[in-house]
Amino acid sequence: MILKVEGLSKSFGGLKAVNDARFAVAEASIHSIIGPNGAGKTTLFNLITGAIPPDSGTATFDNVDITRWTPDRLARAGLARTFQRTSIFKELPVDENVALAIRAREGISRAVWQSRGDAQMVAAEARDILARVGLDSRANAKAGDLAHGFQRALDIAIGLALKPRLILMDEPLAGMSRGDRETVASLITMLRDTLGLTVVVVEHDVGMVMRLSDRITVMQHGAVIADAPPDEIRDNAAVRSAYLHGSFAA
Ligand SMILES: Nc1ncnc2c1ncn2[C@@H]1O[C@H](COP(=O)(O)OP(=O)(O)OP(=O)(O)O)[C@@H](O)[C@H]1O
Repeated sequence: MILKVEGLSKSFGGLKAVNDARFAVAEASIHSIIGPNGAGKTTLFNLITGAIPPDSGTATFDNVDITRWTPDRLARAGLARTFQRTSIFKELPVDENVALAIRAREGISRAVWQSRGDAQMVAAEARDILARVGLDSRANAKAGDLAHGFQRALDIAIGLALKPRLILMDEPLAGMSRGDRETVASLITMLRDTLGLTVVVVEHDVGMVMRLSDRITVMQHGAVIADAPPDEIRDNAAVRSAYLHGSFAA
């Protein structure tokens, strides 16, 4: 198990936003976290990625206790995160967005990366990464001009520049057209199948989650109410009841 969450809890005032959450994520799998609005999914992500400290419990990545690590330290250890709002620089070309992330990873200062050899190395790696996510033909386009689905692909490319082993994605399909959702879903599958990455996704599109995921953790009122492969989740009475007033349409 590449990621283990054991008893993570976080309260805001009297509200237990995450309450004794436990689950484990298998290496090279797509693992989704779903649940109705306010179930605690984003807070759980924030706890795992060091954005906020837990009250109690632990998270381990590759058997190393990463509880309370900073996001920077986690990224260097191979755990990356993409956000619901893209983190791209819209005024810059697509390839330059990826090049910036590579330079950040390498800690290459401006003086050094201006040397010709380094610039070529970074450009070559950026091209490789863009080819992986299907953006090679758009390398010179202004990032802000890309269609929504391709902007998300660029976000993923920026994540890949950190050479992660695990990527946590916060609602990667939010606000997208059907076509864009398919583009991003294929990309997520490619990350697992071609690159052997582990992908943990928080996502509201339950139909897509059912299709994509190897395993699904369901949260309600801060607690994990089910943790199983999609087929079992579909038939789970507690999950159906949690979604009774929501949009469980799978
Ligand atoms: N910083 C905060 N201060 C106070 N309450 C918070 C804070 N962050 C989250 N909460 C509360 O904790 C609960 C869980 O919120 P969280 O955003 O984690 O749920 P979620 O499952 O991600 O919801 P959604 O699907 O709507 O994004 C909610 O009741 C929310 O209002």
